Amino acid sequence: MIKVFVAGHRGLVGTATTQALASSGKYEIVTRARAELDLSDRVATRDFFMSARPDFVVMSAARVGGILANSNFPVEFLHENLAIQLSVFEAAHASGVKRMIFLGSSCIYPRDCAQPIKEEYLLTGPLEATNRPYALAKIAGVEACWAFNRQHQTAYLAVMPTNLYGPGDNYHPDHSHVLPALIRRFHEARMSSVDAVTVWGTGNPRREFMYSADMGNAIAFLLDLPLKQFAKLTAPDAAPLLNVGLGHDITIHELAHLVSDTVGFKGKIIFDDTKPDGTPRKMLDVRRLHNLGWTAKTDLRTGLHHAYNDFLNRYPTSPSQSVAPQMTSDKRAKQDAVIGA
Ligand SMILES: NC(=O)C1=CN([C@@H]2O[C@H](COP(=O)(O)OP(=O)(O)OC[C@H]3O[C@@H](n4cnc5c(N)ncnc54)[C@H](OP(=O)(O)O)[C@@H]3O)[C@@H](O)[C@H]2O)C=CC1
Ligand SMILES: C[C@H]1O[C@H](OP(=O)(O)OP(=O)(O)OC[C@H]2O[C@@H](n3cnc4c(=O)[nH]c(N)nc43)[C@H](O)[C@@H]2O)[C@@H](O)[C@@H](O)C1=O
Repeated sequence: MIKVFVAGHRGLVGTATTQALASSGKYEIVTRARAELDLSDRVATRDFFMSARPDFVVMSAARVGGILANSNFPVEFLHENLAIQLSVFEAAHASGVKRMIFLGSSCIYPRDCAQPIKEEYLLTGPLEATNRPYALAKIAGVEACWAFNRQHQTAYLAVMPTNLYGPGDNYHPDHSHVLPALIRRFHEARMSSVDAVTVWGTGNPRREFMYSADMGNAIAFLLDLPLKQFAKLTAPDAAPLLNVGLGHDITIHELAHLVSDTVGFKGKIIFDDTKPDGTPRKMLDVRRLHNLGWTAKTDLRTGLHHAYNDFLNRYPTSPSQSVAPQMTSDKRAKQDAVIGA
């Protein structure tokens, strides 16, 4: 059995990745919750790696949030992500990890990038201001993969996922990403018979939304590639960068209507253009991934139904009960406390 450490296994991506890896039957999966191992602690992280000796690592532990969380907590988004990355890369190298998949984000690309965004567009223009600290930490992660591959002949691959959603998402009203935020807002409006829902920004930005199980399957597919193919992706001559997405996007306006339909909300949708739009568009060019033989399977309408069912299963639906942090997992409650929710 191959021993794989999934860092951040309780998160959106970590949960889906653990499920995908477990279903293949090839892996012994090692996990540590943040409460057991704070990956920003370099000594503790090194000790863990030296004793657990994983063959592979999926690096899906990070400080993550939507546009407002990124804007309000730039220090945490920069520092925590840099600190976790420093510890994990050093420890992975010291303990002889054979393959690592580091999760970046499509927001690493320039704000006004040509579309669809090819991997080689990295660092060709200024970043979007609302998430620049997070994007810079992620760019440092890409550079770390490349530097270790060049200097120490490691096989560290940086994948750049598009916007993700799915079971176990963060439904915080202010700090989550748009899709779970809208599921919650439209649901609460329907349950309390409110006749209008406000959506942030102009509704014009375009986003590409991928279901988390597809992301987990993409990671499992990549880890499972034959040695030669994985080595080619992490060869020192080019940045070891791979986009993971669908290659098509929709406007926030269209998303709002889709969520409203899914939830069964019948009222009006209002766009609040005093709130930031963020990047106008960030649709990934996924030809490199398709050429490797992997394509996402879940269309948005289907994924949205699964996500909404997950939301209903996790959270009380009575209008008298608010969908608030006390109903979230320990992790979310802790996260909410940290970010001042
Ligand atoms: N969600 C999205 O739309 C996108 C996500 N990504 C990237 O994918 C990766 C995973 O994101 P996602 O699953 O959504 O994030 P989540 O917030 O759902 O999960 C993050 C996980 O990281 C763990 N974690 C955070 N800080 C630490 C720490 N100091 N020590 C140990 N563990 C820690 C948390 O552990 P615990 O639960 O134990 O507290 C949590 O399980 C991230 O790198 C993110 O940047 C990229 C593009 C889009
Ligand atoms: C994955 C990605 O996620 C973030 O970037 P983002 O794509 O801008 O993410 P978002 O999901 O927060 O917003 C998308 C769009 O949707 C609009 N919007 C409307 N109404 C709500 C709303 O209620 N909540 C939120 N969050 N957004 C809303 C919002 O104004 C924006 O135009 C970064 O963390 C980035 O670093 C990153 O990696």
